[in-house]
Parts: sequence; structure tokens; C-alpha cells
Amino acid sequence: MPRSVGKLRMTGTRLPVNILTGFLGSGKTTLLKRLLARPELANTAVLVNEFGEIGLDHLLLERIADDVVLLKSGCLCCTVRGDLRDALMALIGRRARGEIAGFDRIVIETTGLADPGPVIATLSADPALRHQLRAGAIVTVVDAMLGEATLDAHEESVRQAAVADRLILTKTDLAPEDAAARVRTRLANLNPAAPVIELRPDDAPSPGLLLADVHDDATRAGEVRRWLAAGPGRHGAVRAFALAAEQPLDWARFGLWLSMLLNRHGDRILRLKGLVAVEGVDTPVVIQGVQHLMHAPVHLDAWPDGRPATKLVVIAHGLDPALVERSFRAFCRVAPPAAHAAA
Ligand SMILES: Nc1nc2c(ncn2[C@@H]2O[C@H](COP(=O)(O)OP(=O)(O)OP(=O)(O)O)[C@@H](O)[C@H]2O)c(=O)[nH]1
Repeated sequence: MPRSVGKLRMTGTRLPVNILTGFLGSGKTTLLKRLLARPELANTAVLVNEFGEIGLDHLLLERIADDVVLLKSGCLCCTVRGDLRDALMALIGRRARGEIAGFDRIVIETTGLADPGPVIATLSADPALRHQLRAGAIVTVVDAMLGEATLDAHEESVRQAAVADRLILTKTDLAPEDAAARVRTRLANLNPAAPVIELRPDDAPSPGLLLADVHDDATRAGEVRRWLAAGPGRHGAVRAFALAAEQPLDWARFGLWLSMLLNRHGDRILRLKGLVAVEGVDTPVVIQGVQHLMHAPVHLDAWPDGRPATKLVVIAHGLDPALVERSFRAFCRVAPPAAHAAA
């Protein structure tokens, strides 16, 4: 029977769990989408954790992977370790009962602010999880353009780089050569054991990034003890908030509002991303901002959940969400929602 076959299959081999981490906007989801497109990684289940109340990555990933689960709000390393355990157990349970395709690997994409140590600790400290799962390679994404400043300003990003088994350097197409070289040197000093692999926008990443294991459990257990002793990072005054609009937006007005916001408060905005419903356009436009930098908007073929509506997530340091929301509504002429959802 499928039920017992599922169980038998699982007790013999523990499923590998990869952790994909990297600072806000460094390129984790972009890398993951490209990896999941590889046939060697077809049987992969994904857990996405996003900082803040509204996740978007699962909407963007769902189009290529069925088994994408969004963890509740909060950061994996601070508040949702119980959720991580429950989500992993639920995934394993659904697989054993034959409710979902028999994946043979789990990838956890952490928030850009997560310290990966406690995530790994959760995997190895919980007896039920340890029985079913084992730690796979930790892949950390680092942005060549903003990496140096980010490593200077955010301890989380240093920790992410320090624990990596493989470091992926993105945005070398945008970064001046000397900036990329300085990031490489920083990474080599922080974590000499991990290879730094440059990934250009057109490169197909090797599935080996996830598939090739690098650690035995004893080594990993020692590292976990060290990370726990160091204590998890704290995210201070960083807050995530959402902006939403039911009716389509005037693209020019929206663009102007966004430029003004970044001009005025760019220093305090760590990440801004979302799906925008644009007047006269049937499909969603994805916008992506990382600190001062806005990436070119991308059109999706269809609304991931079938319903056109603008949904933006902002992660900021010391910025009043109410102020940003007021300016968004006033400038883009957005009526307040019936049930006020944003914090
Ligand atoms: N030019 C360029 N853009 C990139 C590269 N990698 C990622 N991006 C862009 O950077 C933006 C952020 O990428 P994501 O993959 O969403 O970053 P992330 O780390 O998942 O972001 P969070 O989950 O919010 O922390 C998107 O607009 C990507 O298209 C790269 O190598 N070159």
C-alpha cells in the first residue's frame, strides 16, 4: 500500500535539507527558481520563510514547484523555530501518506535577516526531525554590488557568510570589478573553506550546489554548538510592513512615488518588493528594490493566486509604516482597504 511503502522508504534514508540563505535581496529566490528548473532537482520540496506579515516569494516560486510551503511571519532564527519544526513534520507526514509527490530533498529559503545557526540547530536538536532528516549543504548568496556595505552594516550577513558551505556571488553584472573583488576578499577571509562561485544572470547554476554534501553529522553538530553559544542575532528596529491596493495603479504615479520614497528614505529601506496591478495591464508586474537600487520590473504571465491586486512588502529600519502608507495612498490615489490589514 502506498502508505506503508512511503514509511519504509523514509526510515532507511534520511532526507537532506539544504539551507539557502543570504541578505535581503541578494538573489536567493532567483537562484532557487533556476535550481528548481533543473531536472536533477525536480523532487524538491521548498519551505520559504519571509520576514514580516506577507510573503511573496512563494507566489513567485509556486509557478515552478508544487511543494512550496510558506512559513508564518517572523524570522526563522528568532520566532518561528516551532513553526519550522511543524512545517517540516507536516511535509514529511504528507509525503508518507502519499498526499504529495515523493520529494527526496527539502530546501529552506530563510529570510534575508536570519542567522542560519538556530535553523540548523532546530534540525539537529529535535529527535523526530533528526530521525527523518539530515543537514545538506548551506548555500549563502552574496550580492557583489551591495555586499561590502551589507557586511559592514549587518551582522546577520556576516554570520550567513561565515556558516556557508558554498558562497554564491550574484550581481557581478552590475557591480564595478573592484567592488566585486573586495567582496571576494572579504568572503575569503570570513570563510576560507567555502568556494566563492560567481553566478551571472544567464548562467544555469549547477544542481551540485545543493546535491553535493559536504558535512558529516559530527562536524555539523560541533558547529551547531558553536553557533548556539554565540547566540542568535537580533534585528533591532527592523520592521516589515505591507501596502495593498485592490484597484489598479497608474504606473507613472506609482513610479514617481517610489522614486520619491527611495530618494527620501532609501537609507532606511532594506528591501521593497511586490506585485503591482497596473492600469490597462492584465498581468502582474513584479518590482524589486534592494536598498537604494531598483531592479528592472518584470512581467509575470498570470496572477499567481488568480486575483489582480497590488501587494508590496517593505522591510525598513527606523521608518514609520503609517507614514509610508499615507503617502502611498495619497500619491497613488488608493482608497483605504475595507479591513485594514497592514501593521
Ligand atoms: N542584475 C542582476 N540582478 C539580479 C541578480 N540576482 C538577482 N537579481 C535581482 O535582484 C532582485 C532580488 O532578487 P531575489 O532573488 O528576489 O532576492 P532574495 O534574496 O530572494 O530577496 P529576499 O527574499 O527579499 O531577501 C530581483 O530583481 C532579481 O532579479 C544578478 O546576478 N544580476
